[in-house]
Amino acid sequence: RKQIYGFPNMLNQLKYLSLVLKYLTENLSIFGPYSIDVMASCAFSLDVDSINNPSSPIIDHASKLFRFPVPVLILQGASLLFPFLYVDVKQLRLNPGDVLQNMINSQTANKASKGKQKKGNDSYSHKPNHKRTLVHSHQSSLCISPVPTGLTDHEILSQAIMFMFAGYETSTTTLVFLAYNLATNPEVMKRLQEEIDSTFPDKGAVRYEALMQMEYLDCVVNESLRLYPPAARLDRIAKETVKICGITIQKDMVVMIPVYALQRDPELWPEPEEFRPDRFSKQNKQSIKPYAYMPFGVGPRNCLGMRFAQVMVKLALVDILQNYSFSVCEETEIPLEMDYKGFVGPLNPIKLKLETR
Ligand code: HEM
Repeated sequence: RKQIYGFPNMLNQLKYLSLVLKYLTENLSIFGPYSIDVMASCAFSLDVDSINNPSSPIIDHASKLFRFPVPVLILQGASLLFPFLYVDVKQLRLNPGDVLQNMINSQTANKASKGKQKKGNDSYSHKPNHKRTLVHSHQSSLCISPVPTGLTDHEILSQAIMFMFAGYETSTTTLVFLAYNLATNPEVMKRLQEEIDSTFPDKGAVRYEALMQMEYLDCVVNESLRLYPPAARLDRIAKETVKICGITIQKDMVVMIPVYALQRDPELWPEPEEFRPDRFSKQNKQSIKPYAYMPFGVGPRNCLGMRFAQVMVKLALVDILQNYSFSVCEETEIPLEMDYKGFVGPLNPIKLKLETR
């Protein structure tokens, strides 16, 4: 994760190039703020409330975390074809600390101005009783040594930034596609709403234990991630030379795993283009072939935030569907035109109708 700052190899650079371009071009207007709020709150203990404060400077600062000088990006991308263009950006100071400093400053300024206006109501500030936040620790350059992790401030900050980076857009696109799949499959949405209503009667508060035991909800989320896995492919570097099915993979060779294609392969998934959550029902999921379904990756380097993401996505979905239903409208694009750069996402913003129940 330290490598984040230094672009240690070309593969990482390419990942960054595509992620950053995608970030800059995408319109994540509804679910984006929710994900920003969750990630900023959990990684940095920042109470951003970007849904109600769309012009918050924190959003601007946070987005800068993922922006790098354009000429550097172009050179890094082009160096794949023209290696002489390769720039060792390890030497460049891409310092997210400055951005975070701004985030803290605007947070503090906001808190002060809000405090003057409205004493006691602290809706846009650090939660007063929180433990020392990661960012504050970084800001004051205190070593977080009481925690016997052996991590430096820099490493801890890198982790927090990585969570923000890895968790924001993936969770957002997951929610976007879930909404689209439900709007285009109203019978699935109806069944899901029945499960929600029976689990949390009278639009009751959503509880973690019950949420995580909702079987149909789990099937719906899994099926949506099958059709639209945010990471279209995974990559690994071979640790040693191996021969698999007659193909020799040399040591150090980069191997790409085409998750998107595998999850829509008709040999693995009958009628793969159809949204059928029952594929993941208790009885059916036993027959899913290993490695046919990998939206969170596999092995020791699979998604670190998988369970966190599942809670975040399920919670948002249940909360919305308790009160609203999604449906298509004239402007809904069916079928969707996909943008295959970077994370899997729609080329154009998805437009749906939201009706109160
Ligand atoms: C639905 C949302 C998400 C999806 C679909 C997703 C998917 C993935 C995938 C495919 C990988 C690569 C795994 C591999 O190579 O085997 C990954 C890595 C990672 N994810 Fe997620 N992710 C999501 C949300 C999150 C969240 C919310 C966080 C943080 C809280 C997070 C943190 C990470 C980290 C730190 C890694 C790198 C793990 C490593 O290299 O050891 N992800 N994620």
